[in-house]
Amino acid sequence: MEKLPPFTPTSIDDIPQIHKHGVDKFHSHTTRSIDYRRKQLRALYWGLKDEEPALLEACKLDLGKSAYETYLTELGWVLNDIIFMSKNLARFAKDEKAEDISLTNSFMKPRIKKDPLGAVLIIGAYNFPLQLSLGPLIGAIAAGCTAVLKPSENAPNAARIMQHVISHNLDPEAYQVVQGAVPETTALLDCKWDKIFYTGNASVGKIISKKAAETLTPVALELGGRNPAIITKNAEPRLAARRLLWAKLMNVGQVCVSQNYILVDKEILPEFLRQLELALTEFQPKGAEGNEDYGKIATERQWQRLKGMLDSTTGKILMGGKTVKESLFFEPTVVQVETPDDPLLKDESFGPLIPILPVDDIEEAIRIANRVHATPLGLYPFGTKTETDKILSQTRSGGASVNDAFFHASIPTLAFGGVGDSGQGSYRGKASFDCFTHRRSVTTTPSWIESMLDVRYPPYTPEKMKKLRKMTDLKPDFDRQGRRTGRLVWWVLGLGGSGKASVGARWALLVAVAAVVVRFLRA
Ligand SMILES: NC(=O)c1ccc[n+]([C@@H]2O[C@H](COP(=O)([O-])OP(=O)(O)OC[C@H]3O[C@@H](n4cnc5c(N)ncnc54)[C@H](O)[C@@H]3O)[C@@H](O)[C@H]2O)c1
Ligand SMILES: CC1=C(/C=C/C(C)=C/C=C/C(C)=C/C=C/C=C(C)/C=C/C=C(C)/C=C/C=C(\C)C=O)C(C)(C)CCC1
Repeated sequence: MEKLPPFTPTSIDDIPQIHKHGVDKFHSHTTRSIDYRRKQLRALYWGLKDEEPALLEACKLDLGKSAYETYLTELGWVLNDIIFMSKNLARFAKDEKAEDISLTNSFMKPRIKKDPLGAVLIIGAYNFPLQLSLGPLIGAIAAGCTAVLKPSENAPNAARIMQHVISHNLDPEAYQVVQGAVPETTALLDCKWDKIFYTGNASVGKIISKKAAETLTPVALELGGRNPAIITKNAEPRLAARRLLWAKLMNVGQVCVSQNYILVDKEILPEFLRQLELALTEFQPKGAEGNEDYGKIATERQWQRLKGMLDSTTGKILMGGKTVKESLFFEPTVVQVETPDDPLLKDESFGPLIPILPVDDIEEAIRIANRVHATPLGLYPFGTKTETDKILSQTRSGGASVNDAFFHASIPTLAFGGVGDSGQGSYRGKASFDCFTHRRSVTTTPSWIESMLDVRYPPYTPEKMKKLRKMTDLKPDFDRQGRRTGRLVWWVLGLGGSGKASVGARWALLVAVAAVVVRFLRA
């Protein structure tokens, strides 16, 4: 890895020129060709493959991530994403026939063209430095955009290897990397982009949003959340304990979708805590410290923040609690808290803190979850179907996994994003293509239709108005009281059936029976 260049911030003076390159390249129209996009995606695949050992080592250095976890959640994930995108690109990019078009308008062949948005800026976060930077980049390339990637400076080794891969394998005019922190990102935000894709905390999300609003630039914001897990009295305690613990051991809990706190029905609390302890010894038989699979907190600043949270809780530490500043070690720490106002619930820990708040029942859990954060990124209800359905129907969140911790976010082709203040816009799978694509509505008016379109031209006459109404007015299927009307007619025409399949089958049967009867009568 020594042979690869070190992390070097980009000169701020160069940033306007880098931006211009991207814009000019987009206007050369080269990136629009499907063949070009596919070639870039495939080149990225092989570039990443070639640097697999360096990328695994980089994540180990930056986050103490085991090669297993880096492959599972980052490198293998991104490689598969490229293959998926390359295979499906032509299908995603194809014009779509417009839906819900009346017969009259169908002569104008309304369709949806998939246009690239243009030159885009992607700002990555440190916790999954490969996936959160390259995932959106794959979407941008697939959509036909040019892109500048600004990886997180808090995972500098991953950032420099990605820069090496991109600059040596992709079209350097179209895909560029800017390295740096706040000053470099601020200079990037001073340029006019066609979309900004940002992953990170909500405070910076607001800075990005405000800056983008000045030039009406669209943004995708992938932010954080205080995600609740809710365990009802009928949940399976062993399953819940193992699955939720997994979500806090991965990347040392530095996962945007991991649960921030757990609300547990008092009836099941003792057994849940017993299972949590059991799971902890099963997953880490020799403890967390010195465990090769358990990483570290990325930076001293983040470690201090987490330590501050732990020190400020009024709850009782039930498991863990050990921290070592020198190695940025933070033990998985279970804390039983007494109130939803505890700092461990009020703030996003983004680390291996596992606060547990006992609740009386499902209603109290829902009330607290909605109060702590009304629109988190994820929500994890454990219980019977009736219970989990009730929780889902009375809460909101970007995504949810029933009877699991962030399973929804570990499916690479499932659209992923927040809601409300946990984010806007989504990506992954086809959604990554759509995220950087403008769905351009296009019609083509044939010359022969001119005489029929005369109603649109002045002078406007009563005759034209009559014709216009005849051509365009829809008939209401509701009366002044808001009740459905005309149901009897449709019931008769549909032979008592509802839905295309059922009505079709009934008419087919009727015609067949009629044919047999006619034959019989003729014989
Ligand atoms: N929804 C998601 O997909 C997702 C994924 C990862 C992290 N997150 C959230 O992100 C947070 C943790 O990440 P972080 O923000 O600490 O990561 P970070 O420190 O890596 O910062 C993210 C990016 O913002 C840039 N940045 C920082 N300050 C800036 C400023 N003042 N102006 C412009 N850019 C600036 C950084 O350079 C970096 O590229 C958590 O809240 C987590 O939940 C969300
Ligand atoms: C194959 C058979 C079956 C099914 C097997 C199944 C369902 C296996 C599932 C394996 C799992 C759950 C693997 C877990 C993977 C986790 C991943 C990829 C996590 C990713 C995390 C990410 C991307 C985090 C993102 C974080 C973000 C965005 C913010 O910080 C059977 C059993 C059904 C039948 C036999 C065959």
